[in-house]
Amino acid sequence: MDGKFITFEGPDGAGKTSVMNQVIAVFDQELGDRLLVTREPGGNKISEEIRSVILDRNNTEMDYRTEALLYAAARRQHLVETILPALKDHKLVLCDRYVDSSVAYQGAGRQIGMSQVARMNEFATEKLLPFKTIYFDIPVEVGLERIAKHRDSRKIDRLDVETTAFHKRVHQGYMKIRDQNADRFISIDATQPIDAVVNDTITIIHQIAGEYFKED
Ligand SMILES: Nc1ncnc2c1ncn2[C@@H]1O[C@H](COP(=O)(O)OP(=O)(O)OP(=O)(O)O)[C@@H](O)[C@H]1O
Ligand SMILES: Cc1cn([C@H]2C[C@H](O)[C@@H](COP(=O)(O)O)O2)c(=O)[nH]c1=O
Repeated sequence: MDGKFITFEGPDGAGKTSVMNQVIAVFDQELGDRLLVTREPGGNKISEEIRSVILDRNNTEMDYRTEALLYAAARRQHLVETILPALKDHKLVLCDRYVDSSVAYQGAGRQIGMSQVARMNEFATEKLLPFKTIYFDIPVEVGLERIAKHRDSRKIDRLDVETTAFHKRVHQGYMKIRDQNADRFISIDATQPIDAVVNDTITIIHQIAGEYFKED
């Protein structure tokens, strides 16, 4: 695989999407079509349709394993249709969430079991992991406060309205994944003002994907 695959992970409200939007604005000029910015669940028509089903707040009856399978199905389609072709095309791929989210949210948050969810996702991803994962480190309460504060301008989904206990289990799950993947994870202090988080993110991407920013 010739491109470089980098993921953004963290609890709800950590600021990943806001930071990514600002990072795109900077990198778009430098990289043009050598950059793909995408997200999970989503990133193409089928996966975005699956996203709507998963995140629809009216789908209160959804079983936890169904939820885990839907995330994995969206991921499979996203990988095959969107991520792999971009990597084949030597692109830098920045993806908002990937398999670590399933292991943290469904494995730990929903208490299905982290290893079970990881194994199920190996089927979906054929064990493809990111080159590096930028982890937006923030206490659960701060992330949830941000979401509550911006309730009017931000769509609240089925996962956002979960209990604090659920979000704390997700956070503990992430801490485990980070410890077990210390060579892949790079943490950013996401409690800083947004400009500082954006700067840290840009610095890290320059360090880990420096070849994309060299003059030809
Ligand atoms: N560094 C920051 N300081 C204060 N507020 C922030 C910061 N970063 C983002 N926010 C605000 O917090 C809210 C959540 O941010 P954002 O949607 O980017 O987080 P996220 O990590 O993508 O969350 P989710 O995964 O739940 O979608 C937004 O309303 C955003 O304006
Ligand atoms: C990929 C993935 C995501 N989730 C959760 C995490 C968030 O609460 C939502 C996605 O919304 P975002 O605003 O785009 O972050 O879904 C999950 O539970 N499992 C997953 O695999």
